[in-house]
Amino acid sequence: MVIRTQGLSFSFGNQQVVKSLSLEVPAGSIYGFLGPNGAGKTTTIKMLLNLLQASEGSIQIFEKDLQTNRIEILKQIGSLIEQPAIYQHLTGKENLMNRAMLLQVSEERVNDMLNLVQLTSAAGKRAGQYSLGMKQRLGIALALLDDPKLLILDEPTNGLDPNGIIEIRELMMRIVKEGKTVFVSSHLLSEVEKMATHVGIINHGKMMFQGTITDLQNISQPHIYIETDNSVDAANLLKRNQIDIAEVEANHLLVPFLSTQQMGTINTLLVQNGITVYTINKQYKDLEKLFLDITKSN
Ligand SMILES: Nc1ncnc2c1ncn2[C@@H]1O[C@H](COP(=O)(O)OP(=O)(O)OP(=O)(O)O)[C@@H](O)[C@H]1O
Repeated sequence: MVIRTQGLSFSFGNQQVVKSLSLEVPAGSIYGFLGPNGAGKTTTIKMLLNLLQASEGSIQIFEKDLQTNRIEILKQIGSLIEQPAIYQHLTGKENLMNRAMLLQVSEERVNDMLNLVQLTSAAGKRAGQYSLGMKQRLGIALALLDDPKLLILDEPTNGLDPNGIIEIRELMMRIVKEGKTVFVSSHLLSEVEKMATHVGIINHGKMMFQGTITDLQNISQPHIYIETDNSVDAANLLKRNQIDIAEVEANHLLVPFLSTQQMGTINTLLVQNGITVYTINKQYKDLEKLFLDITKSN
């Protein structure tokens, strides 16, 4: 395991915000650390980066105790929490060169990182003029300069537009292909499901679920949401074709999602039988519904 915590707890005054958390983050994973706002994600991340001292419990990173191997461990972690520390009046490349000099990293590495985060063509532009997504990617490039084995990102897609979100997601996948481990927090289930290999879900500081993305999908299947001119006829038609129906309402029906192919088959089937399809899409459960599923399955 790249990260393993046992009984990790933290209190602000008498408010316990992290409760006996046991994280297990395997090497080479994209670990999605999921929880609603205020669940304790940032506090946990700060403990992993030794910015806060745990009230109780232990943290092992790279199979070593964080408290007794602090410097050695932290040297191999790149992180981005809250806003990236960027000089707005310097260009993207100058920001990286500045840090590269401190770390004694070559210009070649700077160029490679610009390439990895797809900022090569904007390298000469002032960082102050970058979009939020570009700033986040520059922040990630800064975190990667020293070639860390583990990258910890706190809500890197917060506030980004859909395009920016996709760029960050694709970037994480490229980073993992380079043999690194990525620990990334989010409050959006749909976001985590698209990129993570492993998931830990917390609520009120407590671990609700931890496992692979497949384990999670087994508990919480997404649905296909279908709006047609006649829900009842549509549902009957699908049932006659051995397709399960999860819910029928006057204006829509829900079918458990199996695959994108199945979605296409359903669409064709409905249209060919004279039913007008207004909407058909994959719908993820929100965190609240997922918590209910998890509680039921426990
Ligand atoms: N410095 C602080 N002093 C007192 N309470 C704090 C402090 N920082 C955070 N908290 C409280 O601790 C709890 C957990 O906060 P934390 O920031 O870890 O949650 P989070 O899951 O990261 O949420 P968000 O996504 O909103 O940042 C919240 O109830 C928050 O109000």
